[in-house]
Amino acid sequence: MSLYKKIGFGVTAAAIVGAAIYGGYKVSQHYGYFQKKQTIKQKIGFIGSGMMAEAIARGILEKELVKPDQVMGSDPIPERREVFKKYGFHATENNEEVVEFADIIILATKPQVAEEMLKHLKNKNLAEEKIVVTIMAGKQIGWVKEHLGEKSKIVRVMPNTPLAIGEGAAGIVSKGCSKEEVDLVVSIFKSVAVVEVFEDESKIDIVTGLSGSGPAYIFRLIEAMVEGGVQGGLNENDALELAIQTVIGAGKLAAKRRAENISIPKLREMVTSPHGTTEAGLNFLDKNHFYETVSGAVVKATERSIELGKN
Ligand SMILES: NC(=O)C1=CN([C@@H]2O[C@H](COP(=O)(O)OP(=O)(O)OC[C@H]3O[C@@H](n4cnc5c(N)ncnc54)[C@H](O)[C@@H]3O)[C@@H](O)[C@H]2O)C=CC1
Ligand SMILES: O=C(O)[C@@H]1CCC=N1
Repeated sequence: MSLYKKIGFGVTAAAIVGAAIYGGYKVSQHYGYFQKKQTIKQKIGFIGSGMMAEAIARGILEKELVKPDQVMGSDPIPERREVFKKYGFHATENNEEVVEFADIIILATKPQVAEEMLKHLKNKNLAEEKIVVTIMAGKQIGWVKEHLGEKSKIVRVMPNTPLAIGEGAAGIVSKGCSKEEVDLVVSIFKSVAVVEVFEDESKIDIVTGLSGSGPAYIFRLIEAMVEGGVQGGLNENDALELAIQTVIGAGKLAAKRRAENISIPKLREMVTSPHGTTEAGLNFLDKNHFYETVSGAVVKATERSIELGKN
């Protein structure tokens, strides 16, 4: 190939890529072809602008699914409204303003204040075409419908905070929505999370105990690994850096190898040399019931979700 052709081809390819990116297309990192960047036209409103609302709003903003002015959050706490404003979102004290503004209303207060919050929403501009997404732990769709009316369209989602960086995990069930409406909500969460859709609502309590609360178990694990490293003589910063990367690396390896049908126990075995260091560590974990402790934590959190639904 002549030098001219090489340069010419390079320039043309660069121009196409540039134009595609400018036009809203991006090169898929995974597959190397052009993908249309997903956007939605609907407005999203959060009732309660706390940690999880921020994680969702930030996640979908960073994925460019929405523009900042498509999002509004309400909260009685001025600092929380300031946080929302910092991203360019609308922020208000008034829940009714969110209901009026949004096509999709995300109920993101604590379950303990849900009754009070819903009492005030009842019959307040909640037009039938609006979709209500509840992320409140434990609170069932039927219970939300008792407050908002039988005709209300409710989707129950259990997300987790890594949604904020597009690495979330979420479970979804719905009642009273068309397929298009459910697909819309699923696509919003799929832009920032792995999503499992269920028929049986009781599965959401288990999702809550596993992936909803799960990031906190992993953070506790990191804390404990750092403590072990510091006890051995590492400085805290180095121990933290190594512990975090170990969790990231192990998680990514598990995901990649799963796609190749290599099981998690097999990956564990691949680290564990006979009579080596890992075996010594794992024996200590087993002797101290690590496996039962972690699976038990998922069960306890699931039970708490069920309990929150009863109050
Ligand atoms: N934090 C998490 O990792 C996850 C939380 N969830 C669910 O998300 C919901 C929110 O949890 P967080 O964000 O952690 O709590 P949070 O306490 O950070 O946020 C709740 C916000 O609601 C506001 N609020 C209280 N009463 C209100 C009212 N009447 N109207 C409007 N706003 C009101 C509070 O001021 C607070 O800022 C909970 O129901 C929780 O079960 C679900 C999955 C994960
Ligand atoms: O701790 C909680 O109740 C919420 C639900 C899942 C994660 N955080």
